[in-house]
Amino acid sequence: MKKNIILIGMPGCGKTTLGKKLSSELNMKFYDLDEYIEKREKKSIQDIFKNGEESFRKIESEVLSEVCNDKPCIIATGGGIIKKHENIDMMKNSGVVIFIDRPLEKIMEDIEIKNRPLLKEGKEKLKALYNERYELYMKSCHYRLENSKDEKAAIKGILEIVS
Ligand SMILES: Nc1ncnc2c1ncn2[C@@H]1O[C@H](COP(=O)(O)OP(=O)(O)O)[C@@H](O)[C@H]1O
Ligand SMILES: O=C(O)C1=C[C@@H](OP(=O)(O)O)[C@@H](O)[C@H](O)C1
Ligand SMILES: [Mg+2]
Repeated sequence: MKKNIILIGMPGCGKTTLGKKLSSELNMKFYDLDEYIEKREKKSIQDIFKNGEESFRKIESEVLSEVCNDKPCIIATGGGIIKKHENIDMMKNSGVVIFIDRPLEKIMEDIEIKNRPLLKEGKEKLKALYNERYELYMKSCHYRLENSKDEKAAIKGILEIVS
């Protein structure tokens, strides 16, 4: 059976945007983990975070397991998916994991912080998250895609990786 295509990377690197486009390009089922969580829990990500980050992380792992088993699909993860080793193993075993590496300056230009509880104090938090997580993203992926041009170039890059 064909493998899943799993996108990881910083908030604002383009996982959701590129995952959606890729799914119509490849005619494959698409899951955005955050959207899926909101539907399943009937709550916004912000409201789930109000019970603490750990309760969000628990739901996130459960949902990752559900969608990884629905092969083959495209999965846009949330930026913190690499914080649990069990998640990294699940992703690596069920598909091709691609780290969408977008320069921080570009992320800063576009990112909408209002639905991202971890950035509620401002975009500056992104720099610390980037430094904290970069090595984890590298360890968790099969491929790293430099996303420093437009969306079209990024889609082309992903298609080259998965073809
Ligand atoms: N090359 C690019 N790749 C992906 N997104 C881009 C690119 N250039 C601009 N954008 C914009 O950046 C934002 C990425 O946000 P989003 O897809 O929600 O990221 P994520 O799901 O990784 O947090 C969108 O507003 C998108 O239109
Ligand atoms: O980086 C993180 O820890 C998070 C990223 C978010 O997803 P995006 O990467 O789509 O912003 C969302 O899952 C949640 O707010 C936590
Ligand atoms: Mg997203």
